Amino acid sequence: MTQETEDDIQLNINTGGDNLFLETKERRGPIKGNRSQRIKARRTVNLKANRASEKKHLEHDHPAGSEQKTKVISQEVKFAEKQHYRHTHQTVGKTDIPPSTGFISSLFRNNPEIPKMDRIKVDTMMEEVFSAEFVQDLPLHPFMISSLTQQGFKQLTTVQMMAIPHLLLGKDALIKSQTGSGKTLAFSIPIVHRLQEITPHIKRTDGPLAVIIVPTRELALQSFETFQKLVKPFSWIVPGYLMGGEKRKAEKARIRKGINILVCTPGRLIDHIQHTNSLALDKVKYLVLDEADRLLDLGYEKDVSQIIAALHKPDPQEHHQTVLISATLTPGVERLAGMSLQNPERIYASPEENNRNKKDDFVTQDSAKSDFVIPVNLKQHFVITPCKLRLVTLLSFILGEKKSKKKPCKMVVFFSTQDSVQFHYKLLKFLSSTKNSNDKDDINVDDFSQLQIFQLHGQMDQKERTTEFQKFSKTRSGVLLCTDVASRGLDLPNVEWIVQYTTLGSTTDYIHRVGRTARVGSMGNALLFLMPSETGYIKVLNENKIRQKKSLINTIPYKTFLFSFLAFQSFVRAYSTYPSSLKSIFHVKNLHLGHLAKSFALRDAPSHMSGVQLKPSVKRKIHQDRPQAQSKKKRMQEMSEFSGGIVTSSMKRKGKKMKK
Ligand SMILES: Nc1ncnc2c1ncn2[C@@H]1O[C@H](COP(=O)(O)OP(=O)(O)OP(=O)(O)O)[C@@H](O)[C@H]1O
Repeated sequence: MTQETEDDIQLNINTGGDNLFLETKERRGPIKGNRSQRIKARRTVNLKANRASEKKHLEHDHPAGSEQKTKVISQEVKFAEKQHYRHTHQTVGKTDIPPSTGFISSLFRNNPEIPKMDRIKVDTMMEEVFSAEFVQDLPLHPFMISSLTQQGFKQLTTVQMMAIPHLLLGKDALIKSQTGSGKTLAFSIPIVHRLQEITPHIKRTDGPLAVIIVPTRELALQSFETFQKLVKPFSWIVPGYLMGGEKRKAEKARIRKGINILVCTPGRLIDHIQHTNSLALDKVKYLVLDEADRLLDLGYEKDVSQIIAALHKPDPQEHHQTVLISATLTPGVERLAGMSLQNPERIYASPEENNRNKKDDFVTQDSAKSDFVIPVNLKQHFVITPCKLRLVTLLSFILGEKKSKKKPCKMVVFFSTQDSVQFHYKLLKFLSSTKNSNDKDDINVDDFSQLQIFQLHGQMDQKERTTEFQKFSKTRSGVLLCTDVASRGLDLPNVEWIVQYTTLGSTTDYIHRVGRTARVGSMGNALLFLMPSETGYIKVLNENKIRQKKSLINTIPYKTFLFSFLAFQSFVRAYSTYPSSLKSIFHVKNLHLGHLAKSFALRDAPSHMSGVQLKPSVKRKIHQDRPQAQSKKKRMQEMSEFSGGIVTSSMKRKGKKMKK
């Protein structure tokens, strides 16, 4: 990102008069009358010009039209040409341009205005990530403490400090805390500790004693890995996973051998409950519903209810401990809590929420609205891009981040569909594998080389998904393009930027997506792409206590933009100076000014290039940014591109004359 501002947004370069130029009468053109008459006249002119152009195309396609018809059309074409000539002549000013036969595409003429946005004052809710307590203060087995310390977990996060003591007592709990606050360890440490306490030691053949339900396959793998690390000092405890996409037969064999801590996705567990005889759930002591909000969003409510029913024991003495975890509380999560928890302890890591919700004890749609907690170290931005500039803006953002960072940078870009991910993946992969230039100063596809690109979406088979996920987790630098499969619960280390190329709309989704960065107290950034028609979404986020900064992504740096304006202007002038013998080939009338503008990274053709003055501030800026005037001697040395750099006596004489 090149710049950040609260007041301005500029994408590509808008050469509109409002930004750069002083208003002049000349600009208005010769159409006379009051304002409404002038507007009407202009509309008629445009309409006729467009009709004429369309008819001309028709005529081209159907040359067998009547003579009469051809005459009418040719008159209209002439009229359109005349108008176009007038327009071009006025706009390019001093350049003598004959009538154009071109048609100016609305793609380049129409740039939607960025509407003014109503912003609401936002008091964001804060949650301290780390508590003042340490792992060694917990009443855990010494081997577990030393294992945790060795893995780098010394200080407890707030949610761990609050939840672990309750869970060690065997109470049901509803745990809510911000994304990336260490909720997985908050429920897995007590489970492993209590399982290792059982004497005599539990055996594989005891089957599942703990069941962890997670919404996605990647999350199942991630939680399984966490348990694997935790049970290292207690080799007799066996964790395992069951998830969609894996071979059922192999899973059945693993179940038969024995799994004590079973991490699974709901659909696959239901499948095994119904079809695998060796799966006995009667000894289950712990049930965890992780990412409860996501389980519901993905439509697993029925599956989860079936699992709860399958685990239900009629004797209340035998009730297993149930823990429900979520980063957001919704009425749906409350419903699930009501269904599965008995006298739960409500553990909310944010003090403000702790006070409020403990009094209310039930989350309604309205109270859920204000429950969103954003990590303190997350910087949120949004950018408004006209639809046609979305791709170029995305690419220049990725490139800008890659170039501006000396250190490696990891980024996740969210798309709304699998097809979108695949298209952008193929495109970036192509750019990153293409090498065609040795010129270090050029901005070209070389800048994409060495950019590692990854993708993650539901159309990939499980093996590919796992490999890609693990590769991105381990890499130090790269861009992951994905759908929402990666939005919840995934712990992707050191991600610096989360880009939402399309938003899903719900604030919960927004929170989970941006929560893939700024984890456990680290720094992170999020960028939301919006089109001008979507700016109302900012207000929706503001109402949910989410505040972002407007951002500026220039597809080229600001300094270059001033030069691009001048370059456009002189290009048109130069183009009009071809000798008359070549005019049939090189003629200004053949230039599509809108397209030409794009080739200089301008949003529009600077339509008021002559006869107007640049605003003094812009003039000053251009002057400052131009290369410093060279000494005449040096200029003369460099005047000819064939110069050998030797100053001849004639040059010296010329220099002296010039001085005089
Ligand atoms: N006490 C701790 N000290 C340092 N790092 C920790 C601590 N506890 C957990 N972590 C690390 O923090 C990261 C995030 O943890 P985790 O995935 O459990 O967060 P979460 O709250 O479940 O996030 P989400 O809501 O996105 O699922 C993990 O890499 C984990 O290893």
